Amino acid sequence: MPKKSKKQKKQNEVNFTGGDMYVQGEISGLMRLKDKFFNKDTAFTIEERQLLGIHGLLPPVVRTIEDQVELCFMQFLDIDEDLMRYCYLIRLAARNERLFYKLLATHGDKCLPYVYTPTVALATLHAPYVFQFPVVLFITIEDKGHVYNVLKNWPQPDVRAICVTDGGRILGFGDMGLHGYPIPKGKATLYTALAGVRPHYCLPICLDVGCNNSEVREDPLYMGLKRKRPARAEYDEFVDEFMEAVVSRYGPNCLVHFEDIGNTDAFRLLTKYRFKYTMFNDDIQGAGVVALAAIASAANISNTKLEDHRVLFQGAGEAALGIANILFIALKTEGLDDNEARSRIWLRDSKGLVAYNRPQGHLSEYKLAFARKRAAIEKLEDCVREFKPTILIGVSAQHGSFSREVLELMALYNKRPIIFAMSNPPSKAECTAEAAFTHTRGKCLFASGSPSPPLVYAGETYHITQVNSLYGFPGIVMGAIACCISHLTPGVFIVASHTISSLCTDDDYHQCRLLPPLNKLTLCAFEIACNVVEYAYKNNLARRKPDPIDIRAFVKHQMYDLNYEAAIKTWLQEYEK
Ligand SMILES: O=C([O-])CC(=O)C(=O)O
Ligand SMILES: [Mg+2]
Repeated sequence: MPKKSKKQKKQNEVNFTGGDMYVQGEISGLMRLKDKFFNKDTAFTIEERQLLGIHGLLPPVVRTIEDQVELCFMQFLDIDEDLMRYCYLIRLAARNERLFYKLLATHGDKCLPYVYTPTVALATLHAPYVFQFPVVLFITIEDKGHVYNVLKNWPQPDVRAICVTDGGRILGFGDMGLHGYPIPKGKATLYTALAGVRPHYCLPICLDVGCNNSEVREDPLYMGLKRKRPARAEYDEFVDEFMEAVVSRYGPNCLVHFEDIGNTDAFRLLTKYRFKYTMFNDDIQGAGVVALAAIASAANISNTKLEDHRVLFQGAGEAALGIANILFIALKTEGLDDNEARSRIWLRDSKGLVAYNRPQGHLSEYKLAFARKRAAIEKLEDCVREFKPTILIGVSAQHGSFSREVLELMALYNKRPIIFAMSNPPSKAECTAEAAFTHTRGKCLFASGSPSPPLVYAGETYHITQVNSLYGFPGIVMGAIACCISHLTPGVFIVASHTISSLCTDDDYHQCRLLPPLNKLTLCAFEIACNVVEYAYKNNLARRKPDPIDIRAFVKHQMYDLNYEAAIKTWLQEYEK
């Protein structure tokens, strides 16, 4: 925003505040109608319309934001196709941002699955079709050398949280290249919808470094660079330049959330950056936070301790290792030594049990940490027979890999087998809720990665827990940016995980819910944010000084205001700077 002299500012002011009217500043009426940040649609009062010169451009009706929300909700419900519901919502967000977030705040249970999992998966499959300007910043490998200049083109100057993907491993689909861009958009929307992060602080970014999936890349409608991914050295140089440009443009407190990056790149970047920048990887650390909370609940329901459990992972990628690592820390906190803690964790990847001496040879250092000193076992069924896990976690994107035999074995060895089929979208899930309940004869404590309706089995209704990082990352991001955290240490993720499980009630346990119900997601985000802030100040990780006296008020004060009038107030604060 250009700086104005005091005198100029005075001249430009049309300051008329009477009743609920709030018309101030030099922004023209038409500009307010066209700008998602200021637009109130039919909520502009007649007086405002006259003062702003937009009288006649709207029908004479004046609605409250609550009435507008209900109207939008009716329109939304009238749409039959999932992808069209997604399009409706992103168009509303582009036209009237506050109304969009108010709709999500009012009807989150119905609307969130259409801006996030599972519908966001459809959006990536139809990326050219749903593309809308400007929702995501695209930085390509051809911008190498001037990444900072591209970053500068983003219209909002005060970015505090970036969600970035390179499209390398989009959900369970693998490499989608630039067509993965709806993912960071969806995640950033949840920062605001669930945790109240102000939308102009959020920047979703897609790094386009090419795509190794020829089917995606050669599609005539493909929107990204038609090239393969570069060699590691060039990729790393590009991402290093990106991180440096973020710090130059937005300062060291700007949080970078990595999302759906290819497996080896994700681990390498996390190891390299975690103590250098304010960053985290949601597929690794975020998945760990939420899965650990659900495991803690399952242990509670079955009257056991964490150390009584044996966990077998189907899949040894980002989520598996993220969960295994946080579980390892939690087990050690319960008093187990390294070997005892590791002995409770088995991983199975596409080649079989992760074991030192298996013939397929090389294991990444991240898998090696959990490799077993024993003979290789190939089939999942045989791993279950051998290890007799109490918990089976599916993070492999191998649809149907929790076969009838696997599920029956789990029921044979356990009074309450704990089964998480976490892969997304549902077409990639290891099993359905119905299969899990049927083949364990209703004994299982089950969770999926996407939202599922309640299941009726043998006359009983069961709520299906959604073990998805949406319980964790919005609050972590809010807490981190509220106190300007320097680094996200393992303790931050443990605090977030404990916060989630502490919000489960006896009633939830009674209904076999392993996480709080979805209508408590905003509460969850707020409590996580407060606890992360508290932890950061206690552990000398917070850069914002002085320490707040009242942490809850401190966080609340920084949250997005869903009232229209707040748009003008925020604008004036910026203007006065
Ligand atoms: O987006 C989701 O629902 C969970 C997630 O991060 C993934 O599957 O990569
Ligand atoms: Mg992800």
